[in-house]
Order: sequence, then C-alpha cells, then structure tokens
Amino acid sequence: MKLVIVKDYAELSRKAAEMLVSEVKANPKTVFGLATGGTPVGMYRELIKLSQAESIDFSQASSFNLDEYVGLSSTHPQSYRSYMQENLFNHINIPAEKTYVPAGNTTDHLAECARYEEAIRLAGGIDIQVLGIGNNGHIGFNEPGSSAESLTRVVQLTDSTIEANARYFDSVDQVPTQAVSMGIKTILGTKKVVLLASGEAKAEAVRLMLEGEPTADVPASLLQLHPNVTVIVDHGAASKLTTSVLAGTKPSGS
Ligand SMILES: N[C@@H]1[C@@H](O)[C@H](O)[C@@H](COP(=O)(O)O)O[C@@H]1O
Repeated sequence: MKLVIVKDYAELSRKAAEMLVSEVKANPKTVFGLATGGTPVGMYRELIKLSQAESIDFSQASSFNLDEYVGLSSTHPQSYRSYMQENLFNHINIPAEKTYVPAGNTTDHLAECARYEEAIRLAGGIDIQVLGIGNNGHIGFNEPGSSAESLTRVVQLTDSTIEANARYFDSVDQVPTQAVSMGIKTILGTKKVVLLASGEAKAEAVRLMLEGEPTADVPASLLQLHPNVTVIVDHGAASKLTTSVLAGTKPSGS
C-alpha cells in the first residue's frame, strides 16, 4: 500500500479531490466508488470547487456508494443518499440515474444486495474506490469479523460504530442498528482504492491496517491484499506509525 502523509485535513481533502479529478479527466466514463462519514466531506467540497473551476464533466461517469442504513428511506435527512445529494450529486453534472446507493428500506434485502453487485458488474467494475476508516478498523460498514469473501449484504453495526455515528442523529436510540454494505470482496474487486484518515482518533486503526497482519479482526488490514491502494493520512492519523513504515514514504506536507 502506498502511504501519503499530508500536514492537515485541508491538504488531505485537496489531494483526494485531485485524484478523483485526474481519474475522470483520463476516463470520462469513470465508475466511482464513494464513501460517506465526516472524513470525505472536505474532499467533496474540494471536488465541487475544482469541477466548477475547471468545468469537469461527469456526464458519462457513474458512482456506487459503499453503504446505506437499513430502515431509513432515501429521503431521510440522515440517509447516505441524502448525504451524497447534499455533499456532491446536487453540485456536479453526474446523471442522477447513474448514482447508485444501496436501498436501505426495501422489503427484500437479499434481492437488493444481489442487484447491487450485479449493477457494479454491469458497469464494468469500480475504477476508483474512496474509503474512510472506522475507529475499530471498519471499512464501509464491514465491522470486525467481516470475511475477505464477503459481498454486499446486511450487516449488524457494533455498539462503538452506533455511538460514533450518533452525532448525526438526535439521540443514540435513533441510529439504525443495521446497514447494507458492500463486502470486503466487493472492495477488493475495485481497480484502485484511496483511503482517507484524519486525526489521532484514527491513529491506532491506521497502524493496524498498515503494520498488522491482514485479519478480519481489522477489516481495513485486508486492503493489504489489494494491488493498488493509496492511503492518505494527516499527521494525527499517522502518529502511531513506526519509523520503518514512515521511512518508505515521502511526507508531502510542508
Ligand atoms: N459507514 C461509514 C464509513 O464508510 C466511514 O468510513 C466511517 C468513518 O467515519 P468518519 O469519517 O466520520 O470518521 O463511518 C461510517 O461508519
């Protein structure tokens, strides 16, 4: 995995946005894999800015989001569909029918998950997958214990994830306890991954992802099995890395 250390969240957001822009410039039909959470908000903001400044055309692009809460309708303010509309889709010219987010409120989750995997396959696979990382090392909503063979499915959220996400809801009781999430195998099947982590709260998860053995106990460590991963971290998120890992990198912060 390639490690890029930047000085702060602003630089992390800019770098990630630049990667997405170069992807769509090189291939207007880019299939994006997109993430939610607090971390990529800055990246989306930068992406919108760059797209407006350089008239970047997303009219042939498509996107697949990692996950959605079970039980929330797409119009619920805390649904990941709403998040994506507000933070990105309403501001670029990607066709609405080509932005896929798993349905969280369907009556047949099994069919929805199979349909989602099939839609990714029919699109030709994901060209560039953006990921954040949970404090417990989850990616998407693949909690510890998720197998490297897992595909899109309904997952049970851990108490720590529910607590971490409670900040977006009025109270912790309102946080859904399940989600539909792309699996580890789905993520490993993407062509390129860019994982973003900011702040000291993520430092231990980042260390285990990069320095630990690949294990389902830390789902992000399974990215070591992927041939093309760029991890962009700021100084806080890099603070627990050992010098041997750091020695292999060129800090890009000034
Ligand atoms: N499903 C999302 C993940 O995709 C995200 O990476 C993680 C970290 O979120 P944050 O970036 O807010 O720390 O939280 C959620 O659980």
